Amino acid sequence: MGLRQADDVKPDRGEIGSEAPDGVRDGARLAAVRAEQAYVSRVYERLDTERAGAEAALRQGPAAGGGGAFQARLESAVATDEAARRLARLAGVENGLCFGRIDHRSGADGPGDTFYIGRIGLRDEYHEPMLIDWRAEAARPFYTATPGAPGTLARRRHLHLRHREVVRLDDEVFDLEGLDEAERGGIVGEAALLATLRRGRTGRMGDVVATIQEEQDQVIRSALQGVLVVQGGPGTGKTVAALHRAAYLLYTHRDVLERRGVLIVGPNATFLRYIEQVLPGLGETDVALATVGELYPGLKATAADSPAVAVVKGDLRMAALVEAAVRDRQRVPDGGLSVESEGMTLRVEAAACELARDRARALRAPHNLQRRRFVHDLLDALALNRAEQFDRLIDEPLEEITRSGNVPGWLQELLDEAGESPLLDEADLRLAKESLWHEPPVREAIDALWPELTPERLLTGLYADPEALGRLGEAAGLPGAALLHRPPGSPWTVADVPVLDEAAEWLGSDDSGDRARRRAAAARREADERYAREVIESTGAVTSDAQDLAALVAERHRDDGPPLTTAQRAAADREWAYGHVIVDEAQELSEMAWRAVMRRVPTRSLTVVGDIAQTGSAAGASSWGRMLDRYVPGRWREQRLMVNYRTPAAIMRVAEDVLAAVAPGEIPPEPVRDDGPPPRAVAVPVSGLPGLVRAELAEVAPGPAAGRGPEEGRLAVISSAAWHPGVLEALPDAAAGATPEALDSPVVVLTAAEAKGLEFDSVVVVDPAGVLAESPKGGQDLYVALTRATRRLTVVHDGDLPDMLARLEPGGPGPSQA
Ligand SMILES: Nc1ncnc2c1ncn2[C@@H]1O[C@H](COP(=O)(O)OP(=O)(O)OP(=O)(O)O)[C@@H](O)[C@H]1O
Repeated sequence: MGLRQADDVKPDRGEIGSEAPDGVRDGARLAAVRAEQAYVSRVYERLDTERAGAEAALRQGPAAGGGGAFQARLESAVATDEAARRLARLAGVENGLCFGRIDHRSGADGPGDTFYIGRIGLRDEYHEPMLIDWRAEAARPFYTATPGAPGTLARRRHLHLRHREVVRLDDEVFDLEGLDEAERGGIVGEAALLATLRRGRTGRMGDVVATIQEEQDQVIRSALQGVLVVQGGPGTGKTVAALHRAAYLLYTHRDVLERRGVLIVGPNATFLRYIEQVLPGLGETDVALATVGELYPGLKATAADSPAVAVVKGDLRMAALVEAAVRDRQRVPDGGLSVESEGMTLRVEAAACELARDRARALRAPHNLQRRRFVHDLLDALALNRAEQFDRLIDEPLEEITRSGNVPGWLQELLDEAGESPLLDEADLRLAKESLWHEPPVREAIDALWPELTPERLLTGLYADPEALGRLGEAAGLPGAALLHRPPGSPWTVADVPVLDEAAEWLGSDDSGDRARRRAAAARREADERYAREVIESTGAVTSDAQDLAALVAERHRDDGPPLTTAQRAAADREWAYGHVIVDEAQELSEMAWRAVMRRVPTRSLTVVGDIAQTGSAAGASSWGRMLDRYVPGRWREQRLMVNYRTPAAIMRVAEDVLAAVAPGEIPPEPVRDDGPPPRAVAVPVSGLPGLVRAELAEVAPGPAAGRGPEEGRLAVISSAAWHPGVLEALPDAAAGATPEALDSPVVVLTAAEAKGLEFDSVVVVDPAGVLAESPKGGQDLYVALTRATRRLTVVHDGDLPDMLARLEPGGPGPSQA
């Protein structure tokens, strides 16, 4: 691939020839750095001015005032809101604010344009662009120009800053005649790219905005609409590209996406913590992040099921089981309904109960809404039965009087009247139903037939009832439903969340009270909006924005609590429809999890990021089509990433052997890095781990004395479940498991599943044979574990090394040569 080392400033063809004497070159380099420093300082000054402006606007807050100043208040409220957003954006972009510059070729009509590229766009006091947002069309050549296809670019320059100081420049001059074929096909910005890749890991993913590669650029700027699958091997930058895509989409479709929100679904809380700083660094702060275990509001499920149970819960037929379980709670009593009420036994025949159930089911509504109809019908029947029984009570004495022939005139009149009118008129019926509904035995009897259910109650009851699981599992055609049996009160697992979500769909909630309140609020809001529009239109100002402004003001009126961001509002609302959803490590999602995700994005605007070769979950995907065709048959597009930016070539060769053995046919990505010592295998018992880990850590986290940042250098011990307790005991100071804090520790002990998506300078894989044997899909977990390393890999084993790892160098417990 012909990678070059990071050079300091390379002379621009037009400035100085390559054969210029050193002194002249140094002088030119210094002058170039000084010139760039002057520009960068101005850009930072501008950033400070903008921050001060936004802060002042925010401190001032929306202007108060009477109704007459409505428009002013309206505009002021909008300005305050914008100031808050702008400030949040400006706060995140301090580091590396300006990282690039492009010079277009000069033409007949003068010199070509020069643009500086940065994390956000900035204009000077005369409104002239100073810094172009990396997502703007004008910035695109910075990412796409190659020596073979430079477009109109004469030069691309990377600016490396430390705080606000320019410390180095990397230039690429696009001189077609002077470049050979091999270099033409190479990746862009190689010097800057390699410098970035060699940095020690800090436990947090950083953005790569200065070194985005062309294949990644295509992912980032792909259209918002439809489903884009980004398939790529380990370390190909899928995650990082997906995050830049989120920032790009928010920039290009801000109107839609700021209102509807963007959701990023990741595999676990550690992973979300790992990536959480990337978007703020790109100027985007309002994106919702969630694991599958958090998709159901109010729950943060982290517990895992055994693979066998996870497979059943993830099976699409689980939806049929939930439906059957809901219907099973809509019952008709054998022999009809009998309820004690005020000394009377009220009866509704089985046929009438059945009719009530069928009428309720005929409504196209979820269970809890259908229940309203069922309750009404049964109360009708009970009220009628009570009236009939009362009627019969007085029938006998009346018949006797009639038979005697001495019916008084007033009684005859009453009897005639009653004969023509129904037993209960509308008002009687309403009163009778109301009084019945307040009798506990009546309510209990109806609740037993058609209870109001929450998803939690439904599933707790179902899982605790082996008979129902067997019967309903069979009806749903779901083998293994019996495995779901567990006692009430067990913790909710991640695989339960899509099932709860499914149940919520079937159950719905009887939110008639809420809906009435919402209707009233909507009416108030509409009136507000109408008024706002009239005011703005009558004054002739900002007519085009009138509706937006009015909507914003109305939104403010809506609730009294603190104003929530879109991401916060969306996360709290199970029925929220996002504008775009990004699913990372998407190969791990079960069929049921896909249903839950798809519900959140009815427009099917999704980015699906993953690697089928890394599927670890037994319920995960074996192909994208199998998961996606159900929702967008044949309509998803796939982009493949083929270059591995993480794992050095020597480590990758070992991983490739594993891949060939466990998933023949899957093509591994091509590594860009060729540094680091050869990976090795060490035969030591667990007691040897502390010494090995200490030595490895000294290699990757030598601290400031060795020119590394104090926070740089991370090591992970990835172990089989069988060895896990022993490893934890041997390394008491290490962080353990997939907790968000785990990444702050220099050493963390993880399982292969927990390590998914993460990376570390040094990786120690413990008990590879165990990892292989435990891997539910047949070995992919070992491939995942080996490919987490950015520099060093050590495999620790206690018995024979699996054949597929034969390429590892045998070594002692100390560090290998660096
Ligand atoms: N264009 C780039 N410039 C600099 N670094 C990059 C670039 N692309 C990827 N990287 C780095 O490569 C590493 C791997 O990226 P990332 O985690 O996004 O890969 P992935 O495809 O999601 O991997 P996996 O499937 O193994 O989780 C990260 O450190 C990332 O910052």
